[in-house]
Amino acid sequence: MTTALTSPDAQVEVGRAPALELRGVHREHGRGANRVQALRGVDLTVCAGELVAVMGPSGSGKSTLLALAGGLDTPTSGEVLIAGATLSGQSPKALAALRRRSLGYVFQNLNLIPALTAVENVMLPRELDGISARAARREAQAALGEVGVADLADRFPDDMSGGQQQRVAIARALVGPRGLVLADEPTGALDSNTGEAVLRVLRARCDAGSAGLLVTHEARHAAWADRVIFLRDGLVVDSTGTPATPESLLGAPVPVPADGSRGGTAANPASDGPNAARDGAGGADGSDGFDEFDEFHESGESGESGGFDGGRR
Ligand SMILES: Nc1ncnc2c1ncn2[C@@H]1O[C@H](COP(=O)(O)OP(=O)(O)OP(=O)(O)O)[C@@H](O)[C@H]1O
Repeated sequence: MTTALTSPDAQVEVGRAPALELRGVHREHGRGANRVQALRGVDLTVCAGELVAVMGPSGSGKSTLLALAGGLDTPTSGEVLIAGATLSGQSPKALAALRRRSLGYVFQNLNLIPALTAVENVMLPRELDGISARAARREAQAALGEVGVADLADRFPDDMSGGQQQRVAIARALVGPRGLVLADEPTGALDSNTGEAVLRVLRARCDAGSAGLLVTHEARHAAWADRVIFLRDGLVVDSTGTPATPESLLGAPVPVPADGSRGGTAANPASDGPNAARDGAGGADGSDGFDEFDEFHESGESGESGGFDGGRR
């Protein structure tokens, strides 16, 4: 697969410079009895060339983390830096320019523009970057090819299936030299083969020098990442480049912030101890939130997937 996404034109200089930094990030929503501490002091650095997966039970703060990383939301306290530039205090215009220049974002809702064809949707960020329409079209066409929908370039979103629209949205996030790609469940509407193909594209993009942050519920998707961080109740409870096990995580105490707060609400209760996830405090969806770890554990024992770093290349 050789297209604009991995061509020298589209490459970001490979190195280990931090593309994204979160420093002591807290995010509270609501007030009084409705106050929710979605994130409670998260530190995270994602370097150029690195793909980091974020996992955790429903309500643990994954989407909040991604929105803050993309400058779509503002921390209650703490700092977010993209390519070394702090987002706090930037004017909306400067923030928009930084986002446009540096970021590709695959949203859970795809946000394709219905009045534009697939190729026009993908061209848009590059035209906003200021490159010629002809060059933008060439890159967009290549990006669509990379995710397997080159033949749909002239279709409008309403004339495509959900999975096809999702691939167009991914092409739009990856087109051009984005230093940081943020993806929130990017494979949700795709069959498993297409989902894997999309992750391969994301992986290739990171190998070419971009940084990636991928929210996923699926262990086999996280297996494409260099590193996985696991959130629970707004805290990073584990960060690993090797397969985690339920035992290793449940045996580790959940860090408590300096103010001693535990976060959560009645709807999203805070866990009360290392076994709380098994006791049912983990997910609003009724799951214990540790299915992912069971999968890791099984795949590590069977050796079939090769764990986090063995299953992808
Ligand atoms: N705008 C908001 N107003 C109030 N509470 C919010 C808001 N956004 C998120 N929350 C709360 O913050 C917590 C974290 O939510 P978030 O969506 O980040 O979790 P998540 O891990 O992405 O969940 P899911 O896997 O279900 O998408 C939840 O308790 C959620 O209800």
